Amino acid sequence: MAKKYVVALDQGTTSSRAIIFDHDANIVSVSQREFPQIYPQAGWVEHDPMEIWASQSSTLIELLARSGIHGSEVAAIGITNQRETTVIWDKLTGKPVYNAIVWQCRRSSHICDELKAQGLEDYVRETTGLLLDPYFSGTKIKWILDNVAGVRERAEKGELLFGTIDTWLVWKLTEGKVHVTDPTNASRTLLFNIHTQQWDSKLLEALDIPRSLLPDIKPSCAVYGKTRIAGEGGEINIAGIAGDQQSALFGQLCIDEGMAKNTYGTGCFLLMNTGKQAVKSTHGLLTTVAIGADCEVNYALEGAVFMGGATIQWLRDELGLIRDAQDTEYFASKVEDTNGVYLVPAFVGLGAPYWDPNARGALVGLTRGSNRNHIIRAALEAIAYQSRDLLDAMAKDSGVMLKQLKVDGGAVSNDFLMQFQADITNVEVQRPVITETTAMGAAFLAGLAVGFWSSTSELKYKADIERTFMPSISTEKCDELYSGWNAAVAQTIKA
Ligand SMILES: Nc1ncnc2c1ncn2[C@@H]1O[C@H](COP(=O)(O)OP(=O)(O)O)[C@@H](O)[C@H]1O
Ligand SMILES: O=P(O)(O)OC[C@H](O)CO
Repeated sequence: MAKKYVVALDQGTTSSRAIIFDHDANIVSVSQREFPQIYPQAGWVEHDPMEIWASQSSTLIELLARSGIHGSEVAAIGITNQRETTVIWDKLTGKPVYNAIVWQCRRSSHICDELKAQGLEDYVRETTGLLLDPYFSGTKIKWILDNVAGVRERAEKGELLFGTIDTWLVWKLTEGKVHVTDPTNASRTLLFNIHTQQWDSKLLEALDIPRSLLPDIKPSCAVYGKTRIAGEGGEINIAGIAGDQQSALFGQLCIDEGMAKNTYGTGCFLLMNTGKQAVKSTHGLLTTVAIGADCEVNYALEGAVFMGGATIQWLRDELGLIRDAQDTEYFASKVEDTNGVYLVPAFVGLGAPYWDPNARGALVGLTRGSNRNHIIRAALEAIAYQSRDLLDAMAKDSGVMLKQLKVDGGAVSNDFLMQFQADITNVEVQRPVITETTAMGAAFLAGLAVGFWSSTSELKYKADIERTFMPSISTEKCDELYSGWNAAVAQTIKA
């Protein structure tokens, strides 16, 4: 049958989604399933890899069944995933030896301290582009090897395999035939030399991780294998893998140097394509692998804000100030400003550019006249201020003063937030027509790998802008507001 569609599997932190795109890159159908979060102790986060597989495979089957599309009409399946989350499984039985340790989990911070004590910080920075933080996979792997009975012995005998979620899904989809990852995911493991594009022997040794655990590294745009899962007797190509933030960068067609996107989900992830140059940050950003115009390896600077949309969830769930995230726009617009109130949502410490795990949240500038609307407005503004912090760090590291910022993620439907972002950063904020850019990136990679699309230039028109938010406040006003934010942040760091 004629190949009319491409499917993207978007395996996120809280849900698994499958989306069908047609040749015009229109969304034909979406299927989504949430799965349980496991919190065994304070600061620990796990997922059951089998729940991930069950939720992801069922969305794929449901998607095709519901839309009446036969597997033989699908040119390829692309995969995009929550990054860093770590799975180890038995290569014969396919059974995980432990739950997946999620990117948010802080349990391996003592291993990071040990590596720092060994003087490895600079080496890690230079080689991997990352920091010694439990966020990344390497210390999570070591934790499993050291703490789950019998696992190190089995790993040393070559019986086990490691993967980030892309690798785990491809392994399951190919019924245990293919053990692979791509450079964007590899660049989040702490084990990957981003300059040579190889696993790094010195870091494997420092973390005592057997090389036999590691997947092969193939380009982000390639055919990795085939799956029979939804083919009804036939097989579908698995082609195209990217970590979700790099996939969104590619989906927004930020494929040239100096182009940037910010994703406003639970956290905020700002990435700027720096072309062939791996720019080393001196302002707390990460250097990571991205995907360029010909799908070749590019680099990006990345900054992460831990509490983005999650700040709004906190207003709703802990303070009960709103019933729904979208109500924030209405309440924030009822007041002219926050009346000097700032909310610094350092609830789990501060990420880039501060990297202060001990900072804690603060609500400052309260007066008798402060009301609910001011606090709600301050929460939305905090998302934009944190993103401005990242943009400033990026300008200092890259020398590029952005004029335009492409945005995506759940919170970009908030017009107040988008306008304030434009005001406080003095950049044009461009919201695309299709905000499913993460899935679109994986679909593009898969379609390009099998010739469904010929080149990224064929896709350019798909990055249509729905609305541009223009900066509208004076420089003086902007500076005054931002210096208030800096003063508020300084208080949380001191505390
Ligand atoms: N209209 C809105 N205004 C502000 N925040 C919003 C709005 N809609 C959703 N959000 C926030 O966006 C987040 C959901 O976005 P999403 O991209 O689905 O996140 P993730 O992929 O990280 O789960 C939630 O944290 C929610 O609070
Ligand atoms: O699943 P998301 O969208 O919260 O993204 C998680 C990031 O990839 C973590 O690095």
